[in-house]
Amino acid sequence: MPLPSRVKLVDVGPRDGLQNEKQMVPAAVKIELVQRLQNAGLKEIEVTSFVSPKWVPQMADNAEVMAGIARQPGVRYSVLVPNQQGFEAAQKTQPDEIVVFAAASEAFSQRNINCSIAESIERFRPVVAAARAQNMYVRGAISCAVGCPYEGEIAPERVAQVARLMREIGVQHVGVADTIGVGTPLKVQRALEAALQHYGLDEISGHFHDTYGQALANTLAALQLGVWQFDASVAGLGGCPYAKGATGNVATEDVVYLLHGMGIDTGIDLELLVDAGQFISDYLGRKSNSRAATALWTKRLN
Ligand SMILES: CC(C)(COP(=O)([O-])OP(=O)([O-])OC[C@H]1O[C@@H](n2cnc3c(N)ncnc32)[C@H](O)[C@@H]1OP(=O)([O-])[O-])[C@@H](O)C(=O)NCCC(=O)NCCSC(=O)C[C@@](C)(O)CC(=O)[O-]
Repeated sequence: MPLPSRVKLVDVGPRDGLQNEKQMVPAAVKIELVQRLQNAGLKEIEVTSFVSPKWVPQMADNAEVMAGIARQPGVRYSVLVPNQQGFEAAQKTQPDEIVVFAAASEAFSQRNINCSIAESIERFRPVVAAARAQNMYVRGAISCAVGCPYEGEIAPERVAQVARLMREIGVQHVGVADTIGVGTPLKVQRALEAALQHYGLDEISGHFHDTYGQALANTLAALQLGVWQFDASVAGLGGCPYAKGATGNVATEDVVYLLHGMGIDTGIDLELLVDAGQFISDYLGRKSNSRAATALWTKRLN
């Protein structure tokens, strides 16, 4: 399969990237981060989540952040929604897309959203129907698609099963998520192929964490299957609060560097993206997790 000539990246930094931060990041900083990402050419940004503030306090300012962003035409703004209550709050903020999130692991489903996989699908069913009735696009995330912090390795059949259930309730796109970054290229390809049994190549994305340093290799493996949509997080921010030890998503800057180096178009200005990553890293008081951003920043200083 020839590699795709263009790739769409969704920056999940404001949501996945920041949800696990111990220090509360003010809404104004999140809003500025979204602004910088869209200035850099990101066409889709996962802004926040409408989950319980008791479970994820960092996202408690969801409505404030959604109200504060300066929306640009051509940019899509998505939010995570775990249930009807979350959807009702989210819809008031007019996202373009919602993301419902299930897992290929029962244990992770319980820890993350306090219900079984089957129960989560039943919770999502009315949410998906309501969102689609309002012309919102509905993505689904399949967590632990390769490995789970509680159950270990996950068979591709379990990914296929969740993808099938998501398809049945009307979810339009699935993200195959290596939540704890244990995947290696062939395992990731098997997980993607499992989801591809129920979704087309235009309806699937890769969501890779970089805990074991495999995320770029996994991105290339996904490209080789024809997958052309990926989540990534500026400065490699992030981690899931219910996947202890898992580090952030693959850094958007690293993915852009990889893709541009291979002649694949992203529409993103890497230098402006590096600025966005530097902005949030400075705010958090630590170095960027992006190797490419660090190299480019150092080059600028010399
Ligand atoms: C799903 C629940 C809410 C179930 O949590 P629960 O405790 O079972 O919910 P409940 O329905 O029994 O309600 C309990 C309380 O929560 C409130 N509540 C209930 N729902 C909401 C809501 N939507 N927004 C605000 N409040 C809510 C509800 O009002 C009630 O409040 P109380 O009466 O006690 O004051 C909880 O488990 C939760 O919020 N989990 C979210 C965990 C999370 O955000 N994880 C990180 C995102 S997933 C991720 O990062 C993975 C991903 C997507 O990136 C892909 C990957 O890498 O794997």
